[in-house]
Amino acid sequence: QHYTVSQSFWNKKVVTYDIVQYPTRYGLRVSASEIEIAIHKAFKIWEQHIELEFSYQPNSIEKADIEISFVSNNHGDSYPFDGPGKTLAHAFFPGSGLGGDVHFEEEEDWSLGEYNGVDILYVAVHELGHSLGLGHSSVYGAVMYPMYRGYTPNLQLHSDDISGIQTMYGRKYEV
Ligand SMILES: CC(C)C[C@H](CC(=O)NO)C(=O)N[C@H]1Cc2cn(c3ccccc23)CCCCCCNC1=O
Ligand SMILES: [Zn+2]
Ligand SMILES: [Zn+2]
Repeated sequence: QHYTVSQSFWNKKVVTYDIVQYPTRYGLRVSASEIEIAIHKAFKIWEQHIELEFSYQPNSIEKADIEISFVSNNHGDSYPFDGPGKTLAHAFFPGSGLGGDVHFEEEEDWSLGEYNGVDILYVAVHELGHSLGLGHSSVYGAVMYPMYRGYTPNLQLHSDDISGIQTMYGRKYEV
């Protein structure tokens, strides 16, 4: 076992999410709808292994549990971004307010399903692992490994990721 688990996790059946800030950078390779597709897919990849349910609440009055935004440099938390490359994104363990939120660095060359650029799906799956309470894994093939491994066709969770998430939320019983 090489996964790590944070002290906090969601103690509810349904976790809501919303994309509150899209990238506005000029020359972006991905559209808003491609970003949405990638984010929904990333939730599905985790959802299939646990009893937790995710519900997309676009522009809801209430703040969603997991708020996803594309930001740059200083953006209001104590983890300012570092420009293109280097750190690509970060996320917060479950909790109120910032808890569960995901911040993508707007300056990255975001792409979807291509070998060049930074694949949004891969990064989203990694960050959502944190939003659910997982820390980093020392297993090189795990999604929770702290290095970006590049676009991975048919991306799946590694057994280490699955074991980690199931210690927190139990395994999903197929009916
Ligand atoms: C797992 C990923 C989706 C999220 C992680 C951050 C993270 O854990 N978020 O939850 C990430 O961005 N890791 C860096 C780690 C990193 C690699 N290098 C760096 C050079 C400088 C600073 C950081 C890095 C070497 C050069 C390559 C830079 C581009 C790729 N960057 C990375 O792999
Ligand atoms: Zn941030
Ligand atoms: Zn990480």
